[in-house]
Amino acid sequence: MTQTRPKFAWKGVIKRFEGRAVLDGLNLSVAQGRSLVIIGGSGQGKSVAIKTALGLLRPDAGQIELDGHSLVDLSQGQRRQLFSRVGVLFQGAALFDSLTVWENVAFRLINADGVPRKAAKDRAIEALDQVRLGPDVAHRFPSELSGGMQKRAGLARAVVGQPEILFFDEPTTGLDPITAMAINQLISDQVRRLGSTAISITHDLVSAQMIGDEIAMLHEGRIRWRGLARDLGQAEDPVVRRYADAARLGPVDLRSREIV
Ligand SMILES: Nc1ncnc2c1ncn2[C@@H]1O[C@H](COP(=O)(O)OP(=O)(O)OP(=O)(O)O)[C@@H](O)[C@H]1O
Repeated sequence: MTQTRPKFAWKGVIKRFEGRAVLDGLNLSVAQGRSLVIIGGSGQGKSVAIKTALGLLRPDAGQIELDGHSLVDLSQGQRRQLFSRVGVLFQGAALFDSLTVWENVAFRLINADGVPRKAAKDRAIEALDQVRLGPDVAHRFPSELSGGMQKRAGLARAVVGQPEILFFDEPTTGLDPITAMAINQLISDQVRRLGSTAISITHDLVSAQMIGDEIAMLHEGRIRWRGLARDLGQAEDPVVRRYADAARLGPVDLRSREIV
């Protein structure tokens, strides 16, 4: 059987804080064009995993690979070059307050890719249109937008460079369920349109199943379960079951809940 090289992989990644291994030999990969969502309870290491992927934290051991090339030990310049192929939607959208929405979306095009301002503005307005934000929004400042609109603008910024790989950090946190659903749909549409590989972290199982082809559950620093998004409901692993049951809507009998 031929094995294709993953687009992105964590290989035996260990990350310790104060002697405690938050990532304890993380092995996880995603194939080109697939959307992988990492779920897991609070404090299980999802943010640490994504930060190691983005080079914001250095693993104590193990490798992180993009197209088979190690990302650990890259120089700043090499990392910057490689990351021109990557788009990120940060949890709080992370827009610059002092720039207008279009300037935020076009920031990397102008400042890193050398695209002339007028062309970058046209591309930003096109990307905003992709996430259903009209040209009137382009000239506003982030503080003039709702949380959902800021997320859309953040998504436009993530996709404007047509990245090969997209990271989504808790994309629906802080949004009401209807806005969250709209963001999930936009993410799903954009990932499909670009044919990008996507890696997301979330607590939200509805979001995970909407945006993921595959789901991996991180527990105690390792992958506890991995499977197709549609199979999550049938997973037999007790930790996955407990997590999925707790997320289910409806009356909850707290007496039967083990505190984890
Ligand atoms: N810079 C740091 N210094 C010390 N400990 C850290 C640091 N970053 C994360 N940790 C610890 O690592 C553990 C995992 O944190 P992480 O933020 O990755 O969890 P998470 O799964 O994303 O949780 P949540 O869903 O609540 O955001 C936590 O115990 C956290 O306190």
